[in-house]
Amino acid sequence: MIRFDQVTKRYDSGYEALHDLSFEIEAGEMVFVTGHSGAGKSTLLKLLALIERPTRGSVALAGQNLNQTRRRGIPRVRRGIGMVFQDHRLLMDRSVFENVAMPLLIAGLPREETAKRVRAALDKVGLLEREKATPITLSGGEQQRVGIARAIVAKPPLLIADEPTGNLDPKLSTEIMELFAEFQQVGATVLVATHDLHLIRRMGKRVLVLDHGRLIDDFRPPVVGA
Ligand SMILES: Nc1ncnc2c1ncn2[C@@H]1O[C@H](COP(=O)(O)OP(=O)(O)OP(=O)(O)O)[C@@H](O)[C@H]1O
Repeated sequence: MIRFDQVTKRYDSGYEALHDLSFEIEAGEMVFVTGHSGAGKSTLLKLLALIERPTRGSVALAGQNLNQTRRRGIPRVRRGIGMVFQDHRLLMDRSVFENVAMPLLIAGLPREETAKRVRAALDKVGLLEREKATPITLSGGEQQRVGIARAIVAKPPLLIADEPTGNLDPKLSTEIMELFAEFQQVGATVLVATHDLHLIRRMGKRVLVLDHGRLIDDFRPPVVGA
């Protein structure tokens, strides 16, 4: 599903955020990416979403070498990816419902089906009651959950999330991770960048550890308390 082959990313500033990174993720896996602040986690996710391009090496997604994707091909690649970012990038002048509906509107889904799916996604993140609210009136954690609902609503084959539980308390963080795991159980590939080692330990999924842009570990912890 995902293949990084000797990927190096050097920003225009000259800073090398990723160095000679190689790994593979099978379709249907759920994987955490962790490491210190500045280790390169966000950069890794941005390469998959074609927000950034590698300086050397190649990134492949679903058998397609993304290095060969031209500008006009980018929306098609992104339609296959649900993205949750740290700054959830919600439209502040639209309702929660409209924000979550956006990917389905773009896909041209009929209105009734859209409403059904949006409510199912909001229900999953515990925000069904807030569908008419504007994001500005919600707490940081609630806004985060609207972003998550929007990422999963179109059921993309790949979900990538950058610190999706950053603003959430431990209970809610666990619930969100369980939601991601459910998403994996129905066949999606899930890649989550996080600092939260407790959460990683609890989930018992594969972990990639970055240190100054290098992959220093790739392991699966035993599940605790299972
Ligand atoms: N657009 C950019 N231009 C120059 N340097 C950048 C850019 N984006 C990121 N960097 C640098 O690349 C390094 C890796 O950043 P990245 O955001 O990938 O790390 P991260 O592991 O996600 O960190 P955090 O956990 O703090 O979000 C950092 O030192 C950062 O300052």
